[in-house]
Amino acid sequence: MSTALSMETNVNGTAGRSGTAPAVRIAGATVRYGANTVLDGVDLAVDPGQFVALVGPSGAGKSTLLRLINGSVRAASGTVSVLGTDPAACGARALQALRTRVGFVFQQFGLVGRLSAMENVLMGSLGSLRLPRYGVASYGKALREQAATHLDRVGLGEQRFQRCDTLSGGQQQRVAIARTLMQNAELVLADEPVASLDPSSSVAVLDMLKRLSAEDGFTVLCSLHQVDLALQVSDRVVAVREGSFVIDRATAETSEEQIRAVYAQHRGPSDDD
Ligand SMILES: Nc1ncnc2c1ncn2[C@@H]1O[C@H](COP(=O)(O)OP(=O)(O)OP(=O)(O)O)[C@@H](O)[C@H]1O
Repeated sequence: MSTALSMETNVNGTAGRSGTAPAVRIAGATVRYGANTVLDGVDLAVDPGQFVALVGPSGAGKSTLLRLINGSVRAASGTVSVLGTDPAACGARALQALRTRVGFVFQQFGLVGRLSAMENVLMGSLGSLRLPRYGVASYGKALREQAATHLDRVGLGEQRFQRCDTLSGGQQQRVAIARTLMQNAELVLADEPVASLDPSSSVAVLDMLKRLSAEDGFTVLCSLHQVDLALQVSDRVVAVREGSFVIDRATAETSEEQIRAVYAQHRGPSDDD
């Protein structure tokens, strides 16, 4: 488990697992969907252990950036390195191997609703297992104990055998986070993870992700529309507007007004009507 990995302190004072090489390094990356340029020559270097909030209006390119890092879309130009690997240069097997090191947390949780919290968390270990598993009992005792520990860490020890589709939204998102712990992810990409949650659950989930990232040293890139929460949990804010990074700064040096201005300057589709 991750605590067994060596922890180092990087230049930003955050604890990282894999030394000082950036967890993510993007240089001059342009992504297009047909004729539409969605990311326009962006640069980003994220230190291991950093918690980066991605903010910006709808359609700015935040999800596309996460998909670029995940290897789901390719850059038309520029370079991308994720945990030292270029996803676009990977064959299917190498991409799969990279994805076992990268956890994804979605707005809609991405859990199997009819399965228990425990089994969903155990599925985080599938990338490192050779054979498929069916049911909690098909995982070894050590894995089951790890999964139980991770559920305890996200405060769901008592709900471990409850079907996920009977859990609240906040609880389901905590199961999804526990699954990334089980995966031992070095990098967690969270795409609007609290967009479906009420305000107090949103704070609880993000605080938990922040605490676990600090404890275990994994890096987080998290897109958010809640400016106050972005400022509360992140080490660094990257504001995206029309495919460019218009703010990229330490959170401590960023004000709510500066971020809100990014949203205010946005021209939505209706502006042309
Ligand atoms: N698969 C696709 N094919 C074509 N265009 C796409 C595709 N995915 C996204 N786009 C377009 O790329 C642009 C950026 O979308 P993206 O989802 O990255 O924005 P976002 O900042 O994450 O928005 P939101 O905050 O609403 O999730 C939008 O104009 C969108 O319509």
